[in-house]
Amino acid sequence: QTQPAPSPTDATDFAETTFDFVVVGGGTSGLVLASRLSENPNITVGVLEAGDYRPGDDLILIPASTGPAVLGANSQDQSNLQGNPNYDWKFKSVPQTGLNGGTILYPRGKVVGGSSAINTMIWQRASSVEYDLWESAFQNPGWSWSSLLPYFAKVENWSPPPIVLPGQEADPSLAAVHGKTGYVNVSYNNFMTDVEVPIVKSANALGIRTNSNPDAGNGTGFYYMARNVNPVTGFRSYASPAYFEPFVGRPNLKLVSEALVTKINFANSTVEGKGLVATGVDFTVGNQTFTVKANKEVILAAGSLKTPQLLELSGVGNATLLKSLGIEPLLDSPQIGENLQDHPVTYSDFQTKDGVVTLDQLTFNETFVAEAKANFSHTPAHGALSYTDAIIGPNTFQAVVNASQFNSVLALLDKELKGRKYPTELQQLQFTAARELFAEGKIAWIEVVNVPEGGVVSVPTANTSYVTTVVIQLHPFARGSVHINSTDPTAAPVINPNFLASEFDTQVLTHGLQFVRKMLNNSGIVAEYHAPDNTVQTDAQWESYVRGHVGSTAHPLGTTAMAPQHIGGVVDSHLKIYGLSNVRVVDAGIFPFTLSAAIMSSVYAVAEKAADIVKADWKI
Ligand SMILES: Cc1cc2nc3c(=O)[nH]c(=O)nc-3n(C[C@H](O)[C@H](O)[C@H](O)COP(=O)(O)OP(=O)(O)OC[C@H]3O[C@@H](n4cnc5c(N)ncnc54)[C@H](O)[C@@H]3O)c2cc1C
Repeated sequence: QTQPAPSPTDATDFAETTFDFVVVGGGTSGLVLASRLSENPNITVGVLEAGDYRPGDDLILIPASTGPAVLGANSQDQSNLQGNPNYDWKFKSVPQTGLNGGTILYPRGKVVGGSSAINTMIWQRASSVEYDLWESAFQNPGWSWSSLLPYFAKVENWSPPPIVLPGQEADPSLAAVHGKTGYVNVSYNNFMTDVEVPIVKSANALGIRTNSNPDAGNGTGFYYMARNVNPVTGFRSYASPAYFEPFVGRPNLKLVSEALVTKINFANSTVEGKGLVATGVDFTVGNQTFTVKANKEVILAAGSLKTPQLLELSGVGNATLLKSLGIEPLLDSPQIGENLQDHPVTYSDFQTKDGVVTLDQLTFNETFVAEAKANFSHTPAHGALSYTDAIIGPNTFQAVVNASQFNSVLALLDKELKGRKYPTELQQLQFTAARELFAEGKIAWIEVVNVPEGGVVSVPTANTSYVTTVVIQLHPFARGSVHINSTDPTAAPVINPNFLASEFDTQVLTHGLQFVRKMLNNSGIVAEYHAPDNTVQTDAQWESYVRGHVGSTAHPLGTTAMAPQHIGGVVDSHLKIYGLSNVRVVDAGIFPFTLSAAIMSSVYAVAEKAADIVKADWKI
């Protein structure tokens, strides 16, 4: 591991500058805004990031170091990235009623690059109809699939897949929807273990197609997963090397790392009707407190769990909550921190037959390790150390259950919806749209991800190989919240995703896991069911297993949703917070509705579009 470089900018110098734009959070979305706005040399941009600046850090860069925190392991093992307090905020949910009181781990990147520095590198788009809902159902002019597509491409420097999966055709339309000149390297694994091909063949035999182009608007089926990895070096390509490191020399762009923003400062505008104007922010570095001024705007990119916290600490949020904590409400905006949506995940693992080679070999086979190291230092890098999850199967629910199972789960959903009271019209519109998408099988609802190693769900036996299979519920009907319960800016926010509060969500995950056993059983690679073991057979046993084995895929969003204010939105279609004239949110919090995909590439695309909106609004 290389030594971290010092902070790029000294905090005292930073605080003495008045910037045009102050960006809170140097993560995935924040660095996109910072680099794009500072393209204009006459515009000054200051970024404040709570985490460390770690260019050239092997733990971030080498894909195999990522580790399993997202799947529920609460690792203190500092040889892994996820769960490591030097890189991860390590939040936890409150106890979840649907999980028998269990809590969920919430890893979040705390480093320059944010969550893009610690995530699992799945580079995925949802189906076009979902982005179209942002414009049609949720009434945000200019936000549709076709308006976002150029921004998905703008982010990418894409290379085509070097291997072909069973059922995959060389599809020229795949290249047509990807970008070649963007800052994030997007590539595909050039190495497979022994499990991927048998699993895809088994899925195909069960009637699930291989999708040769999941990125053009229909993301269903099994497919060869893109990932944000440089195909030459084998290193993670994330927001810092993509959107910050190439531009550190710009005199109009400054970033302070290890700087926690504690408050947005406001003044009342002298212009009638303009309301509150943000003048800048307070931040701390170590024990020292600083104030920095913003001429034009404060741009919030602290992530969907931290942006609501900062707003509430600054007096913007639900006035009743703020008063109860002794914070003077400057703006009553009760939907801030509400509408939290996330993808719950459950998981099982299987011991493989003798001779099936998986990444477990990295833990017990010295020859395999030596070969993996040699392959990784090769140009182009390849092999086990550059591996990220290579195949993924986002499927409609209809594809994984029979007709009678489908009808009974749909009936359960209708019963739940009948008794449901909606806190906002936005939520009612979401649920109406989701019910239709589910019933008509228009989008993926259950995603299967195969991880070719054990040790995630259960304790592995020495010198043994496993496949861990993860099942993700892509459009849960649970809605949660994130709020403060303390005025201390260093305290963690109170996170409640309400996982499995809905019986429908529970049934979807349970059927998904049952399908996975069938699929693995048919693959010819499994020696024995490990977790759950063979004693889990009845529906009741499966449901009980699921309630004890749920985590978060770490895709929280929606907590500052983009929608008209009268239906429950927090920001408008220019991403400005209603009631504040110059504060925008650009992080995953603005997504009004969850997506049937991992969300990072959408976060980047939204941030690229946001940068163009800001530039157009200021004519810069
Ligand atoms: C463990 C994990 C695995 C994931 N796997 C995938 C995946 O495989 N594929 C995928 O598509 N998505 C994945 N995601 C989700 C994806 O990475 C995030 O949704 C996305 O990166 C969020 O971007 P953001 O800009 O909203 O927030 P972030 O990238 O998290 O940026 C927020 C930044 O703000 C900083 N910050 C917060 N509060 C303050 C403050 N008060 N002052 C200063 N700085 C502050 C944080 O330290 C952080 O750097 C994963 C996420 C995690 C955590």
